[in-house]
Amino acid sequence: MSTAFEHPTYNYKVVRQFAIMTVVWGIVGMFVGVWIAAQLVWPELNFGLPWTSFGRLRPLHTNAVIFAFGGSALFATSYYVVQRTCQTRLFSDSLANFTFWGWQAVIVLAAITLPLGLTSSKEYAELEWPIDILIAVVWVSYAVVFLGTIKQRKTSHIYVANWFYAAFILTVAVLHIVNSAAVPVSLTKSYSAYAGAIDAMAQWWYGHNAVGFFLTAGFLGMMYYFVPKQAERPVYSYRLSIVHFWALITTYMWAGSHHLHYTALPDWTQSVGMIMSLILLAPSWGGMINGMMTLSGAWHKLRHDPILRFLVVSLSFYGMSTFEGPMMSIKTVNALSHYTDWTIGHVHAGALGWVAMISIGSIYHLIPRVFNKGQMFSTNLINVHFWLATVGTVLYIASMWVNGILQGLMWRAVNIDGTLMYSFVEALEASHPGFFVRWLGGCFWVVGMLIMAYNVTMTVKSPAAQNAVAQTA
Ligand code: HEM
Ligand code: HEM
Ligand SMILES: [Cu+2]
Repeated sequence: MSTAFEHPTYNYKVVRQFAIMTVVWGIVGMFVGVWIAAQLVWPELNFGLPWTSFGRLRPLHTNAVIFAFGGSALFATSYYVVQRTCQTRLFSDSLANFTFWGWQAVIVLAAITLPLGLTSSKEYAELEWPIDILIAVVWVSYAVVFLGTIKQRKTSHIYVANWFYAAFILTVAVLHIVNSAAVPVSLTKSYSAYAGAIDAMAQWWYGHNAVGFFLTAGFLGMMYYFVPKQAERPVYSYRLSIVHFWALITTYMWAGSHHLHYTALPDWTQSVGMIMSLILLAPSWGGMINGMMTLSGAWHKLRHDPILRFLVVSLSFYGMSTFEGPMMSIKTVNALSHYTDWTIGHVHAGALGWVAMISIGSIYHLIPRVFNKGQMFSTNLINVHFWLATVGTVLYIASMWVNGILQGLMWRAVNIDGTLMYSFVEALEASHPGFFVRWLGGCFWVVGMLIMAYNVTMTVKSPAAQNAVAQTA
């Protein structure tokens, strides 16, 4: 990019690349989400083809939004934050460049193999073993670049955002390598190294901590940098941030068995998962409050600043989903919610409300800075995007609450003689209006993302700012 801005000390190129791909993969992943949401309303949209069937597109959606969209946002912001808070350039430009192209290669391979039906069948770890090896190599390189940069920092302490990013990077390496252990039988087929209930436990130790570290710790890193920056206020309590960090990472690890209530897992392991989940409310809310209270004395800024709105509303959805999660982990509540759309609503309260919103706010903050522009092309369009995203999320989760409770109650309703009151299809028919509302909410989201793409394109094309270096220092 010839017009792109080179900061004299920092590597902004890789930040720009990942930031742009965040928008691109956001659109792709959410479009596939809207498509599968539409398939649940109008099943003909399967087109009768194996490659476009719900079962194959669903993992494409989850991989695209979590690893392509969320992953690119995490790479972009972590590389940006670590350089600025350590006041040093990335440890290695070529290794950073490798993480960009390597990660894009993983995403393209996922987009090819999943519709072909090649899958390990482990949720959120569907990719087959050759791609898993590539992921491991890219991820270890990421750890080297990130931790190497921290090691050569010019500041005396390590800013708390970097603690969260580092925990996310290290933990995901361990999770991925342990959970993906498999015996290959061909280039495209392998069997898990674990069997039976142990395999299930490994899978949900991984799946739950993917939520805790991929979808939470890294984004808390974003919170600790971008909320204070955008609000122009220091973090509410540095001490609380340290307590938050250690409490969160120690508790998260033990809660995974809440995904396996009433299964062949030993009963006591289910209870441990439930209790640890209830405890998890405290560090989650501690962190959320630390982010929110950073706005003390700056609340009025919300009136004019849609980027700050994105960041703050993401924190409220984070608080909401981390209240809901512990409730759903209570065995008797889970007996109702499990297998229903309630889980799907909970997922997207976290995924859309928290993960996507904080990423989008952070990307709007950093785009003008890494492209050397004064500000985003249009603040009004950011505001429009904010409202589309907020209304879209509310439509999504409200419809899934209604559907979830309705399904849970219909499935368990029995007649006096003990026979089931409703057939499965009757519960499915009753879910139809909710499916439609969820699809509508998804459309709001995709339109918002297209507006973001336009706004970002116009910003990148606009003339360079005059006081370039001064404003990025
Ligand atoms: C204190 C925090 C949280 C707790 C205790 C918690 C707890 C739970 C529980 C009990 C389930 C339902 C398990 C089932 O019945 O199958 C669940 C599902 C899920 N949660 Fe959370 N949750 C928390 C926060 C979050 C956040 C912030 C996100 C997203 C960013 C999230 C993403 C998910 C996902 C993706 C699933 C579905 C997993 C699957 O079955 O595929 N959770 N969570
Ligand atoms: C336009 C926005 C989106 C729409 C319309 C959408 C739609 C859907 C649909 C229809 C499903 C399948 C539900 C089912 O099987 O009943 C799903 C699953 C899922 N989506 Fe999304 N999604 C969107 C955005 C996102 C984002 C941004 C993320 C993550 C950052 C995400 C993460 C997930 C996950 C983890 C699951 C699997 C949940 C589970 O197994 O419990 N989605 N989504
Ligand atoms: Cu979990």
